[in-house]
Amino acid sequence: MVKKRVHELAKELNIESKDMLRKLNQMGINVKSHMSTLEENEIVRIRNHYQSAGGSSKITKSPQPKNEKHGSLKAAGGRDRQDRGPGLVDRVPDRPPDRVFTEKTAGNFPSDKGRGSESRYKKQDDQHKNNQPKGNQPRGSQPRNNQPRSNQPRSNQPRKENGQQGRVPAERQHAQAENRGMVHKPEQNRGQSHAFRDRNKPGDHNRPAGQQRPAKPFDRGAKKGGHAPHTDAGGGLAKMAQKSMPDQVKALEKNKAQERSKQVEKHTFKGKNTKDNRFVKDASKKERDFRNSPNKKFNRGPRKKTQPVPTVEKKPITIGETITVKSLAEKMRISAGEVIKKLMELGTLATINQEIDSDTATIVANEMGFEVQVKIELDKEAQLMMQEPEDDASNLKSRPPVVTIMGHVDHGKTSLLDAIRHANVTASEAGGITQHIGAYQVEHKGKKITFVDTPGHAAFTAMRARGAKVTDIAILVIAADDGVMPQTVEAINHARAAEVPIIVAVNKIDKPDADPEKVKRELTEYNLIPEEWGGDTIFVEVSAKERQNLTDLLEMILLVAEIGEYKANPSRTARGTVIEAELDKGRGPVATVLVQNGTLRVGDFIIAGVAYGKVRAMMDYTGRRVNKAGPSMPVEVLGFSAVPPAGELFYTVEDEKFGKQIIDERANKKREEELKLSAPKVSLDDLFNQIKEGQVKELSIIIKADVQGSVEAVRQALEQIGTDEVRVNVIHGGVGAITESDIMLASASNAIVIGFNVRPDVNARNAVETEKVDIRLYRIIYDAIDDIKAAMSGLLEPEYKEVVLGRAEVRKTFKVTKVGTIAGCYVTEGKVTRDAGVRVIRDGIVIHEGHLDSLKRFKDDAREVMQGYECGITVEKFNDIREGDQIEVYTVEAIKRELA
Ligand SMILES: Nc1nc2c(ncn2[C@@H]2O[C@H](COP(=O)(O)OP(=O)(O)OP(=O)(O)O)[C@@H](O)[C@H]2O)c(=O)[nH]1
Repeated sequence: MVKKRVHELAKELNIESKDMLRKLNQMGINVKSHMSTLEENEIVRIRNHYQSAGGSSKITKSPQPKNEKHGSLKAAGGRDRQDRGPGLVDRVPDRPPDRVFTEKTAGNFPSDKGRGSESRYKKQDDQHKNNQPKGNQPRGSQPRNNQPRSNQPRSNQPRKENGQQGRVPAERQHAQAENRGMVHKPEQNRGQSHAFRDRNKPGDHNRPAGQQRPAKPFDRGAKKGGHAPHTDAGGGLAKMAQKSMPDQVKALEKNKAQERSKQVEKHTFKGKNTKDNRFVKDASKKERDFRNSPNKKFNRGPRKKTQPVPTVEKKPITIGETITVKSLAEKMRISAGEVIKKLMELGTLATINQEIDSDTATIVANEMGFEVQVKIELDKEAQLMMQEPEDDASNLKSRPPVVTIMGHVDHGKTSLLDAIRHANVTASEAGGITQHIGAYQVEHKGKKITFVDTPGHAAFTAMRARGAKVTDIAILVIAADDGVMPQTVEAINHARAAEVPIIVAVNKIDKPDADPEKVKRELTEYNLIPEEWGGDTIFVEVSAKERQNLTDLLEMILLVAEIGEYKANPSRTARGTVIEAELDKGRGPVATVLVQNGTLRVGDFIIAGVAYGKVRAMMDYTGRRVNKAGPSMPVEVLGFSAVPPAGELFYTVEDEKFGKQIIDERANKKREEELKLSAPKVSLDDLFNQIKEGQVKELSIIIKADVQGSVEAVRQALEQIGTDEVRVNVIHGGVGAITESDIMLASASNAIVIGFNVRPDVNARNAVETEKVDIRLYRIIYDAIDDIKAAMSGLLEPEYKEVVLGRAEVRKTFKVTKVGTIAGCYVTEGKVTRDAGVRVIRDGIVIHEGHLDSLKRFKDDAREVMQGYECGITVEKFNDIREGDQIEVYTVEAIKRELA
């Protein structure tokens, strides 16, 4: 009998790998993951176990004792508390955005469930933190078993669902949701996670007790109480929603303040017939009775009778966050002149069409006897976010993983994609014509996998720059005859930045000079260590050309997906990301979209960026017309009004009018942004101002050079010049020309690119134009370091220093009507310049400080007069100038602070 890997044996026995792992651990067989090798005697033991238990299906079905369930939860992650080596589970990505958690009813769980899940994920988190390179030497465990794998066909019996699947520890869910800023918590905690809800919560510290719950729109989500969080397949949503929040919160505060003042007023001006007044009357009656009572102990004598203050009924008006003087006057039905007058009394000068803020308007209106209600209209985008349905955990269904293939040029990305697609097409859709739509699906063992087939690293950069995250798993293709190359490193950095698990496909193993072991050794430097060396990275050796081990690769993808538990809610309105789009002569704008949540249907009203439209028709990747597309399904959509940019998030909206309003609002915002966008992103020239505005204290840099030595030298030098105030973060370094991918990474990460003896290629140059990324090219490393130092000095507050430019002596004065006193001077030192500041010094005492008014040489105006020359000077707002006075000319300069 031969040795086997856990997943092979699991396959043979027709049980889930994770169940097998659990059982092995229970049996004391020490295995780390599904890739671990089992010895012959162990195989016999486990076979006997399953046979004696009456067949695999029974085993997987059999009820488990409580602690076993607990164990299986751990095993689902591939690790037990005691036996926790590096394993696949540690690569499992952060829970995909569209996954949510809702506590299952207590009856379904053993009592220690919570603790079990907590410990499992806590461990994972710890392991993530500790997942540092363990040295370049492969860790010595068993060498890889090169014996052929078992080809035993897998039983066709359907796999038993693991009862634990779908259970997700709350702590992890919450932590991840919080990280993405899309927190929705189980009912009892819900309010605490959301700025709006926080404020709306009864008993909230921010609202006085008894105050009304303001601003309905914010309650939307909360009303659907008990629902699980809505999914966040595109991280941008959360950001958008968060962006719009502070204003709304301010508005609420404003309303609350008004409510408060209203309450105060109600008590101050007590109306005749109001309840409050009755209460006051009663109170004063009681007070009188008390004073007149025989018990005079506390009676301090007759008091002045308080006269009830007449009620001033204020007429209500409603305004927005700002209002023009004219509109305010119209609302109060008085002339604009009166409003302007009132504003002037309050010290504000405003014209009839000028906008004033709601605070000023409130004061004016109150003065004029009006009660102001400020109503802040939620912008349409915020309303759209509010309308996003929340997904109940019970509606979440598994969805296919979305995979992107990355790697160095010519390492076989396209060949691998084609091989997978072709194999699949011929297998399942004989005769079907595949067409390129930027993404496609394959089916393996009844499970679908979506491949995003975008050139370069667009799936990670262009999309990430727009806040979209489409990829669940990255396949890193490396040619076995070539090894790790610059773009391989780039791909690793991209995948890591996007926080997705990496599966390494060592390609071209058919070649005679293929050396997969070398690839593995090289990758250890980048902390991608194969499982057989004690690491947690899946390596699959493939040949795209010979179509070797492609099914192994697909299986590994499914395995990672199984552990990643990617889910979405197919029974809701669709949203997702535009993968590609173009203008087709015959069909108009055609967009390939990836549905990330919900189901997209023909006839849906869809919006993406500033493009909108009714879905006229949809085609899948084979070109077949489809009426609907569920989660993770890529489809070509016809019906858009314009070509939406790749990476744009799309939504379906039920109300067409509302959809168009959003588009209008976006178009306006886009125009405004375009005006602002003439400035580059981070730029060395303007680094100080940019960082001051954005409160950023980190300078991200991408280094490209002709040789690796330069990259390292610059990286080290730059990382040393950071200070407490400014940190330098080299996010990527590589050898070769500056590519489009570098620019996109810089754009997505707001970094600058510096190059040594390299130039940007054509695509990079074009990308620089559109992405507004700052590129700096140098021949000498020291120049770069000096430049960066200088720019970073700008990050530090400048100091101001006075610089004396020169001195002049007043030799004669002339009085000229309408001009004043002209001082005939002789420049004794330096120079006198026209725009400088001056001091008039008499007997060593400064008698005036101000500015030069005019500077003349004979009758002509002069910009500057040098030492040894005569000139005529008048000083602004100063005529008491006399013969013998000294005029000191100075300027104030900002001195940039240098880094130590
Ligand atoms: N022998 C062998 N050749 C392969 C294999 N896979 C790809 N190739 C060859 O390698 C070359 C590059 O393959 P591509 O698929 O174009 O590589 P790529 O990474 O997509 O290249 P770019 O799109 O230029 O980045 C082609 O000539 C392929 O035929 C393989 O498994 N074995």
